[in-house]
Amino acid sequence: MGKFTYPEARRDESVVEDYHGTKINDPYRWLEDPDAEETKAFVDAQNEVSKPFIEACPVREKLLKRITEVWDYAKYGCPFKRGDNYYYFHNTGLQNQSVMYIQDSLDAEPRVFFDPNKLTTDGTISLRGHAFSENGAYWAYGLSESGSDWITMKFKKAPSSEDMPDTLKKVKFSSMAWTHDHKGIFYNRYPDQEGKSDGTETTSNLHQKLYYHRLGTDQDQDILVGETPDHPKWMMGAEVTDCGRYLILTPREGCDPVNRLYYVDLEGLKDGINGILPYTKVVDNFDAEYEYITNNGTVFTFKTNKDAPRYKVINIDLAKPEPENWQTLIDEDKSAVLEWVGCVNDTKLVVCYLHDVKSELFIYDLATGTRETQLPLDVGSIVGYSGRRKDKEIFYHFMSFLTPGTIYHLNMEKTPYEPKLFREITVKGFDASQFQIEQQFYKSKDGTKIPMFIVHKKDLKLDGSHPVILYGYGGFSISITPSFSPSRTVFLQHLGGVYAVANIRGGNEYGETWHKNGTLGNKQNGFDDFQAAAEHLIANKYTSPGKIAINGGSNGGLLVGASLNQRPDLFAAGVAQVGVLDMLRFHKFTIGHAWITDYGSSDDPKQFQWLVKYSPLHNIPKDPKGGQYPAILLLTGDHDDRVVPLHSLKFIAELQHSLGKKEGQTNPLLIRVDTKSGHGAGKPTAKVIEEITDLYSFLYQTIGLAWTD
Ligand SMILES: O=C([C@@H]1CCCN1C(=O)CCCN1C(=O)NC(c2ccccc2)(c2ccccc2)C1=O)N1CCCC1
Repeated sequence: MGKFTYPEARRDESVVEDYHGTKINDPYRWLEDPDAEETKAFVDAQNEVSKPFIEACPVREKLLKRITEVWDYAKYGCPFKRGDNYYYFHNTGLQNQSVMYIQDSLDAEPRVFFDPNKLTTDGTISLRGHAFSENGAYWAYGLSESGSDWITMKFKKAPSSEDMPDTLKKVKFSSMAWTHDHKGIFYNRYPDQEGKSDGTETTSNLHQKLYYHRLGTDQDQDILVGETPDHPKWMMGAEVTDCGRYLILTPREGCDPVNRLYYVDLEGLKDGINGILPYTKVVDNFDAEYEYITNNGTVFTFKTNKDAPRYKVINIDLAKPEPENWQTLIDEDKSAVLEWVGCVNDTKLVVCYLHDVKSELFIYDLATGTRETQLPLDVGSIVGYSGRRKDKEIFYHFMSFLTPGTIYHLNMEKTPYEPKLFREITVKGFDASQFQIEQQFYKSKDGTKIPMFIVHKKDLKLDGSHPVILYGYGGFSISITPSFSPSRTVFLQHLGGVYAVANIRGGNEYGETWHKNGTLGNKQNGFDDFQAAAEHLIANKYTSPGKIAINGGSNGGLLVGASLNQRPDLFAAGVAQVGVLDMLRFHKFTIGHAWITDYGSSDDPKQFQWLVKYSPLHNIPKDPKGGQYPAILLLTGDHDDRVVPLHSLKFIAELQHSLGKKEGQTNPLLIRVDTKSGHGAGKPTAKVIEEITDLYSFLYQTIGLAWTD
């Protein structure tokens, strides 16, 4: 690998921050202004280094062609009934955005209801959130531009799909809850702010408010129905109950699975919805999470983690809401995590558990909480579901590492329950029988047993010769469950790769305890788990230090940055996508303050001590063990307003400054900043394929991959 000449980036040594007595330099603070000419020049200069390297990959065209081929398969979502019609999302294969179809019946001719591809030539406007009115006559939907979290809410008539003039701006992280008179919708909006709000700004998102929009009126006539001026970080979830009588309000102040629980009796509003709503508080603390499932009159059913880190189902009667009157309907299962619950056919509950990172699906009786039956499932995940209380059928979407997707249809009126195969999603030329999945358990540094999935070609010789991509996330109660990725099959089939997913602490794989043990002062546990996964793969002869790459996005990008810093001897390369990399300042930008629940904040002296010890930007090793820093590629986008690009810009600048000129540093230290691109949600297929092709092109040259047809 030739040495690289990295762009010179001004270091402003005058920027020094005093954190509770500890002085920390921040010489690339100027990169925090995305609009500064100097920042734009830095980005262009960096792309001019990374693009040629990535394009120098001798098989990049082959990769692009093959990834495009395997990507080109028909994808479907679960059908869902609204009004008298069925709707479903479908992508013929390479469409930039999935299209929403409508059918008069399940076997009637589908017709397009909404095609976001029609809105742009490059597919960079995506659908983000939608909700039909109770009678199915109106459809509210959110449009995101260039992957930003900001959405513009629009409305259509259904089933005609005729556009309506109503347009709601400054909407973000919003509920979409219709009143059952179909006259209007509750939604969340941020106050107007100085400067842009197109997703390239870094302004903090505070003082989110709850509004009610009446169809046919202008947004400036919307009714402010809920605000929390004393709690600028709070975000107010809103949901109208199945019966239409109550509005359930669930304030949250971050990303922890905890919320307060308020409600409004909409039938008790003598003047209707005309101002701040008079809500009743049922739970007024952030001790636990309460997710509405359904209600019979004042008896409400919730999924909760109150005294149940693996979650359970309880009933709260609003007529006697004191905790001593709460009833447990489905008790916590010590061997599995209760993931979600849906009420269907008026009296049944569909309950999805995660058992050692595999989905299990059961039918329960709402009245008694008894388990009636388990629906047969292969080893894998439930990635989609549709079915409301008033529906008499459900659809559920199964997926696994080697199963592109299977949608089942179950008529709830017929017992014994017999799920029918509704749709089998297939990938031409993909033969699952050539590969195998193993779930292995290995011990982390502190002895904790960690699950890991390993996928590879059958009959793999365990001789330490295989390239590995080790993927992880480890935060925010997000479980990484088996899923199908067409591009991964290219790595397995044509690059002789082994793909591993480590279910490290911080996720929800084993409930809230697992989450907590990977956050705040325990965050290092997740990094230890991840590094132990690599050591397990090496010890068991799947691979060797020179052939193992790590990959993660968002909180997983932090995982990659911290792991490369801590164990440069263990990894040959790392790709950190839209990573959180400046742990001392993350909470100052856009929605970063919401992550304090997992990370803590440098504003707090104790929490600062946690953060400064692993913050990627602040822990780049001067003399990396193993002789040099692994090859690293940072990926981000100019409209990422979830994790703003400044994290990646500052980290690559510091890396190149600290290590880029060292004799022994022959591994590349690169960043690729995409345009019209955000945190990931809604990214057009063309951009997804380009990004994955670049990722593999980078790895091809840095962990010595070889192409076999
Ligand atoms: O993107 C992220 C993290 C991970 C999950 C969502 N997230 C977010 O940053 C989501 C930001 C907005 N948001 C909250 O702050 N609370 C959520 C929420 C979302 C998921 C889980 C728990 C709460 C909310 C608010 C009101 C009503 C309902 C939900 C929400 O959407 N990160 C980027 C890097 C570090 C974390």
